[in-house]
This record gives sequence, C-alpha cells and structure tokens, in this order.
Amino acid sequence: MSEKVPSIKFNNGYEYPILGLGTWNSKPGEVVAAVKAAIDAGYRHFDCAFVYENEEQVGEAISEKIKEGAVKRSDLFITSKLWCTAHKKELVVDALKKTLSNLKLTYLDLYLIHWPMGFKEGDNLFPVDKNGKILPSDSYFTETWKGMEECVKEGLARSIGISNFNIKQIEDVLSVAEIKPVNNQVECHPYLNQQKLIDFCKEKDISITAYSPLGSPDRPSATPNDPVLLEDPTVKDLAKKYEKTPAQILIRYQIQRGIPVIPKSVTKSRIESNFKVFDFTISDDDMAKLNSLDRNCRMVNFDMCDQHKDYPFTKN
Ligand SMILES: NC(=O)C1=CN([C@@H]2O[C@H](COP(=O)(O)OP(=O)(O)OC[C@H]3O[C@@H](n4cnc5c(N)ncnc54)[C@H](OP(=O)(O)O)[C@@H]3O)[C@@H](O)[C@H]2O)C=CC1
Ligand SMILES: CC(=O)C(C)=O
Repeated sequence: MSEKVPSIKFNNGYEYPILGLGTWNSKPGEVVAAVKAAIDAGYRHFDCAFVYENEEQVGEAISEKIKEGAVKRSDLFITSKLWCTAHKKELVVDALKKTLSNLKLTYLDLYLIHWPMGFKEGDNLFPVDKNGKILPSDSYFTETWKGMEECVKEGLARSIGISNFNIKQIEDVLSVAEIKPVNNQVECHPYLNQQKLIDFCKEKDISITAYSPLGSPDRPSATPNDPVLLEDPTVKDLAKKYEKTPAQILIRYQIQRGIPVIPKSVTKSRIESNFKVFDFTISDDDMAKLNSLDRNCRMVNFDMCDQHKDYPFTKN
C-alpha cells in the first residue's frame, strides 16, 4: 500500500494533495484505465475540466473504484473547471451541476474558472469569427465569481478558485470576493517558473497549482521547433545524478517549491513512476540550476483568444 501524499492547506482550511493526475488530452477510451491505475498507484487527486470532454469516463473510473471498495469519496480530491461559454452569473451553477452529473459526484472539492475570458454563450465550446478568433461574451469574470460563490453556498463545491488569471485579474476578483479564491492553476515548469505570480499569490494567501509541469509534449499546438523540456540537458543531467527520470525531476522540483502539481499520463508505467517522487531530495544548488532555466516560455498560449479583452498573457 502506497503512502498518503502530503497536502497543503487552503485559506479555507481544506487540505489539497500536492500531487494529482491531469486529464487533458486523455482520450475517453484511455482515461478510465488511467484513472483506475492512478488510484491503484496511490493518487487521490484528479484534475478535470468540462472542456476536456472526458468527465463522464473519469467519473466512471472513480465510481467503479469506490464500488469495489478501493477508495471512499472522502479519500479523493476532485477538481473541475467552468468553461468559458458559461461565464454569465446565471449559468454557473447549472454548468457545475452538469459537471457533477458527468463525474457522478454530489460535490466537487475544487471548482475553478478555467480562463478569465468569457466566450459567446451556447453549445459551441469554441465560437469563432471568420478569422478563427474567439467571439467574446459581454460578461466579465467578477460577475462569474459571484456565480462561483453560489456554488459553495449551495454545497456543490467545497472550494472555488481561478485558472490562468494574471495579477491584475486576481486583484479584480479579490475586490468583489465574499469567498476568496483558494487557488490559481497556471502553467508552471522550469522554462516558466512563475516566481513573481507565486509570490503575489502567497501574499494574498492563494495557492498555485502547476499545470503542464512536464512541458505538455502532447499539446495540439506543439511545433517541431518548440523546446522540449523533458529533453533539456540540465534536466537530463539531474535525472542521471539522482537516478530518476526527467519527469520525476520536474515533478519533484514543484513539490520542493511547495507547489501542487498535476502531471498527465495515460501510460500505466508513467503514472506509477511519476508518483515515486517522495523518496529523494533535490539539493539547493540543483534547485537553483532548475530555476535558472526560466525563459518565459509558455506552451499553452490559447492563441485564438489573444484579441479578447480579458486575455491574460502579455504577448512576446
Ligand atoms: N487550467 C488549464 O488551463 C490547464 C490545465 N492543465 C491540466 O494540467 C495537466 C497536465 O498538463 P499537460 O498539459 O497535460 O502536460 P504535462 O506537462 O503533464 O505532460 C503530459 C505529457 O507528458 C507525457 N508524459 C507523462 N509522464 C511522462 C514520463 N514519465 N515520461 C515521459 N513523458 C511523460 C504524457 O504522455 P502519455 O499520456 O502518453 O503517457 C503526455 O504526453 C493537464 O492534463 C490538465 O489536467 C493543462 C493545461 C492547461
Ligand atoms: C488544456 C486546457 O485546460 C486548456 C487549453 O484550456
């Protein structure tokens, strides 16, 4: 039996396991086995989203594992995210109810606003104009936040947070928040170490989750000229030195920074090895080497939104 994963504590007192399994790009036909293998390996934290279009299969795996007695619902920490087409306040609770029905759960541990940009409402998840650019909603995310607070008040989500929000946008949320966000989920790895955003969030008692911690090699927007984090010479040298894989170095890097991390895999052996990161320590000098790789290199740009008034990233 594997050991319990360490947790951090949110500003509302709930515990958040520091390592979880990502599920973006996990095909419906693969994700059931992946989630089951992860539970068997000891994972208790799963990162989902309505837009990944695989919540039903994640839910199927979780229900089967609960039914067979491997875990209880209370052992698990399940996150999902509100998609951009449901940013109007009156749409938020119903969007969460749909996600809960997909996942076959009665509550989420954490519900996040997936992106600060609202999209034109409707069934099309990516409504675009003739140039392929996103059609905006006339909502603003402070209104969406009020809908998120309703989710907590109705007992449908224990904690609420944000994802892909920049500092100014976080300040805007805080200016209206009756319930504070507990977490901002952002891209984070040695090529984009996010130290400034992490420091700001720490000051506000908001935790960070590191997405794409391995550099998201299977992202649909990858091009052959992009840098490949898992093949970085420093990362590979450290893997050799510590007798670990490059992925284990990248996951351990976040854990030692106190940053929860959610690597994705649908491969049983990788799901298992990515979890074996609690039996070694990267030295301070080697952590500094990893920090020095920072180069403002973002893998998940969501370019189709770069004209949106609430696009969070500065363009290089
Ligand atoms: N809030 C947001 O906007 C976003 C959230 N996320 C969340 O973060 C999660 C993780 O990020 P993601 O972008 O998926 O990318 P990751 O950085 O986790 O990389 C996933 C890729 O790495 C491969 N991989 C996994 N383990 C290993 C290993 N040990 N050795 C070599 N390759 C490995 C996987 O392959 P394989 O599966 O074939 O094993 C997959 O191709 C997402 O799945 C999602 O849950 C991600 C992006 C945006
Ligand atoms: C992967 C993901 O969460 C995106 C692109 O929103």
